[in-house]
Amino acid sequence: MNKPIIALDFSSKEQVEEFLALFGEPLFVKVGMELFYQEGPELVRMIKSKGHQIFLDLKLHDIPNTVESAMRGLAKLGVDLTNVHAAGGVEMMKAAKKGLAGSTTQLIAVTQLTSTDETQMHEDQLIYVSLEESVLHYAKQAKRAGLDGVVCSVLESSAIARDCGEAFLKVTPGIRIAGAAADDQKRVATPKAAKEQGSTHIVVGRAITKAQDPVAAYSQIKNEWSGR
Ligand SMILES: O=C(O)c1cc(=O)[nH]c(=O)n1[C@@H]1O[C@H](COP(=O)(O)O)[C@@H](O)[C@H]1O
Repeated sequence: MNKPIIALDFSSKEQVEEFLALFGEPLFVKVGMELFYQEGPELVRMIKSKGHQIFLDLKLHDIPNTVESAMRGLAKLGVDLTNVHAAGGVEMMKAAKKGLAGSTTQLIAVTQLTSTDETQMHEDQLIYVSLEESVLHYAKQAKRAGLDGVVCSVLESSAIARDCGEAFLKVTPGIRIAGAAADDQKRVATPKAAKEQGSTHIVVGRAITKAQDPVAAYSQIKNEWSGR
């Protein structure tokens, strides 16, 4: 069972160092736009030097040439996982994979953000199939492009496993302890549901980083996710 991926949604290196110091073990952490735009590649190198696994979440979405070149640069960081937006299309996803060639970095595609519900998708994107159909379409496109998996919600995990295979990564944010506030997330689930629905990874931010005791929260979520 993969470790829960902790979203380091902080804006400074100092905050990250303070947070990581609470944990006396190697973690799987996510560096997203907020942190990367403030602290850049150097912070990724620092976290990697501490022995943590890294998901570099920059959701690349641009023309194929730009995405390939950007991924070629990011490949040098030696992160474990990184992502693009599936909405960029198959050609862009193939270019991203090409940019990562020779690296051990796994590549996944964001399907529909977990902050999107079906009504918003219809209104904002003029996509008139069901949200699940849209997510499944993007997942199949990502598989066709040779990617390792997708970012989706727990609600779509089992359908993606059915259509794209158990080994296809299903990295699911929108994780909340039962009864906790969803905040801006629209498609949420507990760690237990994620396990039951076949997610391969869970991504957890505020449930841990905003907890009174982040280490205790991480331990509770890790136990629930691993079925202990
Ligand atoms: O790619 C992501 O990590 C991502 C995709 C998605 O659809 N939804 C989503 O919430 N995320 C990220 O997952 C984390 C979720 O944060 P919390 O809602 O605080 O657990 C944030 O860092 C988001 O940027």
